[in-house]
Amino acid sequence: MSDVIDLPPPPPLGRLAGAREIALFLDFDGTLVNLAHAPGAIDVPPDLGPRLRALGDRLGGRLALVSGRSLEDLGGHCPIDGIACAGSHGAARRDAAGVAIGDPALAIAPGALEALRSGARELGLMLEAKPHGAALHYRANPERAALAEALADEVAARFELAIKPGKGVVELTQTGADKGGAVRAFLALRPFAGALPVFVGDDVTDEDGMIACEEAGGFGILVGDRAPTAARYRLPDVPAVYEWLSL
Ligand SMILES: O=P(O)(O)OC[C@H]1O[C@H](O[C@H]2O[C@H](CO)[C@@H](O)[C@H](O)[C@H]2O)[C@H](O)[C@@H](O)[C@@H]1O
Repeated sequence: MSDVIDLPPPPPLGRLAGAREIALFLDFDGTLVNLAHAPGAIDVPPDLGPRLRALGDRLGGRLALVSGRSLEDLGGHCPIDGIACAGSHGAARRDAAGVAIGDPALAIAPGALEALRSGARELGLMLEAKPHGAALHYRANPERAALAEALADEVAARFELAIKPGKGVVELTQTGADKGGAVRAFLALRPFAGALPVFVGDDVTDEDGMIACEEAGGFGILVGDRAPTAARYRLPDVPAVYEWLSL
Protein backbone atom coordinates (compact mmCIF):
# COMPACT_ATOMS: atom_id res chain seq x y z
CA MET A 1 0.00 0.00 0.00
CA SER A 2 1.28 3.45 -0.92
CA ASP A 3 0.94 6.95 0.38
CA VAL A 4 -0.63 8.73 -2.60
CA ILE A 5 1.57 11.83 -2.09
CA ASP A 6 4.50 9.80 -3.43
CA LEU A 7 2.70 8.38 -6.45
CA PRO A 8 4.01 9.61 -9.81
CA PRO A 9 1.89 10.06 -12.95
CA PRO A 10 1.67 6.93 -15.13
CA PRO A 11 3.88 6.54 -18.20
CA PRO A 12 2.05 7.72 -21.35
CA LEU A 13 -0.47 5.13 -22.52
CA GLY A 14 0.91 5.32 -26.08
CA ARG A 15 4.39 4.39 -24.80
CA LEU A 16 3.03 1.48 -22.72
CA ALA A 17 0.92 0.17 -25.59
CA GLY A 18 3.87 0.57 -27.98
CA ALA A 19 6.05 -1.63 -25.78
CA ARG A 20 3.55 -4.47 -25.24
CA GLU A 21 -0.15 -5.32 -25.36
CA ILE A 22 -2.16 -3.53 -22.67
CA ALA A 23 -5.42 -4.72 -21.09
CA LEU A 24 -7.14 -1.61 -19.78
CA PHE A 25 -9.80 -1.73 -17.05
CA LEU A 26 -11.68 1.48 -16.38
CA ASP A 27 -13.92 2.35 -13.47
CA PHE A 28 -16.85 4.64 -14.34
CA ASP A 29 -18.03 7.05 -11.57
CA GLY A 30 -15.19 9.27 -10.37
CA THR A 31 -12.93 8.06 -13.19
CA LEU A 32 -14.76 8.66 -16.49
CA VAL A 33 -17.46 10.95 -15.04
CA ASN A 34 -17.28 13.42 -12.17
CA LEU A 35 -19.23 12.51 -9.05
CA ALA A 36 -22.59 14.24 -8.73
CA HIS A 37 -25.11 14.73 -5.92
CA ALA A 38 -27.16 11.67 -6.95
CA PRO A 39 -26.64 8.50 -9.06
CA GLY A 40 -28.79 9.81 -11.93
CA ALA A 41 -27.32 13.33 -11.91
CA ILE A 42 -23.99 12.53 -13.59
CA ASP A 43 -22.93 14.52 -16.61
CA VAL A 44 -21.75 12.04 -19.25
CA PRO A 45 -20.15 13.32 -22.48
CA PRO A 46 -22.70 12.44 -25.20
CA ASP A 47 -20.09 10.71 -27.35
CA LEU A 48 -18.35 8.81 -24.53
CA GLY A 49 -19.51 5.40 -25.85
CA PRO A 50 -18.05 5.84 -29.36
CA ARG A 51 -14.87 7.35 -27.93
CA LEU A 52 -14.40 4.38 -25.62
CA ARG A 53 -15.08 1.98 -28.50
CA ALA A 54 -12.44 3.73 -30.59
CA LEU A 55 -9.98 3.46 -27.69
CA GLY A 56 -10.85 -0.23 -27.36
CA ASP A 57 -10.16 -0.70 -31.07
CA ARG A 58 -6.76 0.99 -30.69
CA LEU A 59 -6.02 -1.48 -27.87
CA GLY A 60 -7.02 -4.52 -29.92
CA GLY A 61 -10.32 -4.91 -28.02
CA ARG A 62 -8.56 -5.14 -24.63
CA LEU A 63 -10.67 -2.49 -22.88
CA ALA A 64 -13.31 -3.20 -20.23
CA LEU A 65 -15.46 -0.97 -18.05
CA VAL A 66 -15.66 -2.29 -14.49
CA SER A 67 -18.37 -0.53 -12.50
CA GLY A 68 -20.40 -0.77 -9.32
CA ARG A 69 -23.43 0.14 -11.40
CA SER A 70 -25.51 -2.58 -13.01
CA LEU A 71 -24.86 -3.16 -16.70
CA GLU A 72 -28.36 -1.85 -17.44
CA ASP A 73 -27.75 1.35 -15.48
CA LEU A 74 -24.33 1.81 -17.07
CA GLY A 75 -25.78 1.32 -20.56
CA GLY A 76 -28.48 3.87 -19.80
CA HIS A 77 -25.82 6.52 -19.21
CA CYS A 78 -23.32 5.54 -21.89
CA PRO A 79 -23.84 3.25 -24.92
CA ILE A 80 -21.69 0.21 -24.14
CA ASP A 81 -22.25 -1.87 -27.30
CA GLY A 82 -18.94 -3.15 -28.54
CA ILE A 83 -17.23 -2.67 -25.16
CA ALA A 84 -16.52 -5.45 -22.65
CA CYS A 85 -18.12 -4.59 -19.30
CA ALA A 86 -18.46 -5.79 -15.74
CA GLY A 87 -21.28 -4.30 -13.68
CA SER A 88 -22.67 -4.73 -10.17
CA HIS A 89 -19.14 -4.58 -8.67
CA GLY A 90 -17.89 -7.33 -10.95
CA ALA A 91 -20.77 -9.78 -10.46
CA ALA A 92 -22.26 -9.31 -13.96
CA ARG A 93 -19.84 -9.63 -16.87
CA ARG A 94 -20.11 -9.60 -20.66
CA ASP A 95 -17.65 -9.44 -23.50
CA ALA A 96 -17.50 -6.83 -26.24
CA ALA A 97 -19.98 -8.85 -28.33
CA GLY A 98 -22.47 -8.75 -25.45
CA VAL A 99 -22.02 -12.43 -24.54
CA ALA A 100 -22.29 -13.11 -20.81
CA ILE A 101 -19.16 -14.36 -19.01
CA GLY A 102 -19.66 -16.62 -15.99
CA ASP A 103 -22.70 -17.11 -13.81
CA PRO A 104 -25.43 -14.49 -13.78
CA ALA A 105 -25.34 -12.00 -10.90
CA LEU A 106 -27.83 -12.64 -8.11
CA ALA A 107 -30.26 -10.20 -6.52
CA ILE A 108 -30.27 -9.71 -2.77
CA ALA A 109 -33.18 -11.12 -0.75
CA PRO A 110 -36.40 -9.06 -0.86
CA GLY A 111 -36.31 -8.98 2.97
CA ALA A 112 -32.90 -7.30 2.89
CA LEU A 113 -34.13 -4.69 0.45
CA GLU A 114 -37.19 -4.03 2.60
CA ALA A 115 -35.05 -3.68 5.76
CA LEU A 116 -32.80 -1.20 3.94
CA ARG A 117 -35.77 0.69 2.55
CA SER A 118 -37.45 1.19 5.92
CA GLY A 119 -34.11 1.94 7.63
CA ALA A 120 -33.21 4.50 4.97
CA ARG A 121 -36.60 6.18 5.36
CA GLU A 122 -36.18 6.37 9.12
CA LEU A 123 -32.60 7.69 8.96
CA GLY A 124 -33.11 10.13 6.08
CA LEU A 125 -30.78 8.29 3.68
CA MET A 126 -31.24 7.81 -0.06
CA LEU A 127 -31.70 4.17 -1.07
CA GLU A 128 -30.66 3.12 -4.58
CA ALA A 129 -32.23 -0.28 -5.26
CA LYS A 130 -30.11 -2.10 -7.84
CA PRO A 131 -30.73 -5.36 -9.74
CA HIS A 132 -27.98 -7.10 -7.73
CA GLY A 133 -27.84 -5.14 -4.51
CA ALA A 134 -28.67 -1.83 -2.92
CA ALA A 135 -26.80 1.35 -2.05
CA LEU A 136 -27.37 3.63 0.93
CA HIS A 137 -26.29 7.12 -0.13
CA TYR A 138 -25.28 9.77 2.42
CA ARG A 139 -23.47 12.26 0.11
CA ALA A 140 -26.18 14.86 0.86
CA ASN A 141 -25.85 14.20 4.63
CA PRO A 142 -22.25 13.21 5.38
CA GLU A 143 -22.96 13.41 9.12
CA ARG A 144 -25.18 10.33 8.67
CA ALA A 145 -22.32 8.14 7.39
CA ALA A 146 -22.05 6.18 10.65
CA LEU A 147 -25.80 5.57 10.69
CA ALA A 148 -25.70 4.30 7.11
CA GLU A 149 -22.75 2.02 7.93
CA ALA A 150 -24.48 0.67 11.04
CA LEU A 151 -27.66 -0.09 9.08
CA ALA A 152 -25.60 -1.77 6.32
CA ASP A 153 -23.70 -3.84 8.92
CA GLU A 154 -26.90 -4.99 10.57
CA VAL A 155 -28.64 -5.99 7.32
CA ALA A 156 -25.46 -7.61 5.93
CA ALA A 157 -25.10 -9.76 9.04
CA ARG A 158 -28.79 -10.76 9.03
CA PHE A 159 -28.89 -11.70 5.32
CA GLU A 160 -25.23 -12.82 4.86
CA LEU A 161 -24.42 -10.10 2.36
CA ALA A 162 -21.17 -8.34 1.44
CA ILE A 163 -20.56 -4.67 2.22
CA LYS A 164 -18.98 -2.38 -0.38
CA PRO A 165 -17.99 1.00 1.03
CA GLY A 166 -17.63 3.93 -1.35
CA LYS A 167 -17.60 7.68 -1.65
CA GLY A 168 -20.72 8.94 0.13
CA VAL A 169 -22.21 5.47 -0.07
CA VAL A 170 -22.27 2.02 1.46
CA GLU A 171 -23.60 -0.85 -0.66
CA LEU A 172 -24.80 -4.38 -0.05
CA THR A 173 -24.31 -7.20 -2.56
CA GLN A 174 -24.20 -10.95 -2.61
CA THR A 175 -20.87 -12.27 -1.33
CA GLY A 176 -18.13 -13.50 -3.65
CA ALA A 177 -17.98 -10.82 -6.33
CA ASP A 178 -15.60 -7.91 -6.57
CA LYS A 179 -13.74 -5.96 -9.22
CA GLY A 180 -10.66 -8.18 -8.80
CA GLY A 181 -12.72 -11.20 -9.78
CA ALA A 182 -13.94 -9.36 -12.87
CA VAL A 183 -10.37 -8.49 -13.88
CA ARG A 184 -9.26 -12.11 -13.43
CA ALA A 185 -12.25 -13.36 -15.46
CA PHE A 186 -11.39 -11.06 -18.38
CA LEU A 187 -7.67 -11.91 -18.17
CA ALA A 188 -8.52 -15.59 -18.60
CA LEU A 189 -10.06 -14.85 -22.00
CA ARG A 190 -9.04 -13.54 -25.37
CA PRO A 191 -8.24 -10.82 -26.28
CA PHE A 192 -7.22 -9.86 -22.70
CA ALA A 193 -5.13 -12.97 -21.85
CA GLY A 194 -1.38 -12.36 -21.75
CA ALA A 195 -1.60 -8.56 -21.90
CA LEU A 196 -0.24 -6.18 -19.25
CA PRO A 197 -3.28 -5.34 -17.10
CA VAL A 198 -3.86 -1.77 -15.93
CA PHE A 199 -6.77 -0.69 -13.71
CA VAL A 200 -7.79 2.96 -13.43
CA GLY A 201 -10.15 3.88 -10.59
CA ASP A 202 -10.86 6.29 -7.77
CA ASP A 203 -12.76 4.41 -5.07
CA VAL A 204 -12.17 1.75 -2.41
CA THR A 205 -13.83 -1.00 -4.46
CA ASP A 206 -11.34 -0.31 -7.28
CA GLU A 207 -8.51 -1.51 -5.03
CA ASP A 208 -9.52 -5.15 -5.71
CA GLY A 209 -9.12 -4.50 -9.44
CA MET A 210 -5.74 -2.83 -8.93
CA ILE A 211 -4.51 -5.72 -6.75
CA ALA A 212 -5.64 -8.25 -9.39
CA CYS A 213 -3.67 -6.30 -12.01
CA GLU A 214 -0.56 -6.23 -9.76
CA GLU A 215 -0.86 -9.99 -9.23
CA ALA A 216 -0.95 -10.46 -13.01
CA GLY A 217 2.17 -8.34 -13.52
CA GLY A 218 0.42 -5.03 -14.17
CA PHE A 219 -0.57 -2.12 -11.96
CA GLY A 220 -3.25 0.28 -10.77
CA ILE A 221 -3.67 4.00 -11.37
CA LEU A 222 -5.47 5.95 -8.66
CA VAL A 223 -7.68 8.86 -9.68
CA GLY A 224 -7.70 11.55 -6.98
CA ASP A 225 -6.07 11.39 -3.57
CA ARG A 226 -7.57 8.56 -1.53
CA ALA A 227 -5.22 6.60 0.77
CA PRO A 228 -4.10 3.95 1.35
CA THR A 229 -4.00 2.47 -2.12
CA ALA A 230 -2.41 -0.42 -4.02
CA ALA A 231 -1.99 1.89 -7.03
CA ARG A 232 1.49 2.54 -8.38
CA TYR A 233 0.59 5.73 -10.21
CA ARG A 234 -1.86 8.60 -9.77
CA LEU A 235 -3.87 10.94 -11.96
CA PRO A 236 -5.38 13.94 -10.16
CA ASP A 237 -8.89 14.00 -11.61
CA VAL A 238 -11.31 12.98 -14.40
CA PRO A 239 -9.92 15.45 -17.00
CA ALA A 240 -6.44 14.01 -16.39
CA VAL A 241 -7.85 10.53 -17.09
CA TYR A 242 -9.23 11.74 -20.43
CA GLU A 243 -5.87 13.30 -21.26
CA TRP A 244 -3.96 10.13 -20.35
CA LEU A 245 -6.35 8.00 -22.42
CA SER A 246 -6.31 10.56 -25.30
CA LEU A 247 -10.10 10.20 -25.24
O1 LIG B 1 -17.68 1.56 -9.63
P1 LIG B 1 -18.24 2.86 -10.11
O2 LIG B 1 -18.49 2.89 -11.58
O3 LIG B 1 -17.38 4.01 -9.67
O4 LIG B 1 -19.66 3.01 -9.40
C1 LIG B 1 -19.71 3.14 -7.99
C2 LIG B 1 -21.05 3.67 -7.57
O5 LIG B 1 -21.27 4.87 -8.30
C3 LIG B 1 -22.48 5.58 -8.06
O6 LIG B 1 -22.35 6.23 -6.81
C4 LIG B 1 -21.32 7.21 -6.82
O7 LIG B 1 -21.61 8.18 -7.83
C5 LIG B 1 -22.81 8.96 -7.62
C6 LIG B 1 -22.98 9.87 -8.82
O8 LIG B 1 -21.84 10.67 -8.99
C7 LIG B 1 -22.66 9.74 -6.30
O9 LIG B 1 -23.83 10.51 -6.05
C8 LIG B 1 -22.39 8.76 -5.15
O10 LIG B 1 -22.14 9.49 -3.95
C9 LIG B 1 -21.19 7.89 -5.47
O11 LIG B 1 -20.99 6.91 -4.46
C10 LIG B 1 -23.68 4.67 -8.12
O12 LIG B 1 -24.81 5.33 -7.60
C11 LIG B 1 -23.49 3.33 -7.41
O13 LIG B 1 -24.58 2.48 -7.72
C12 LIG B 1 -22.18 2.71 -7.89
O14 LIG B 1 -21.97 1.46 -7.26
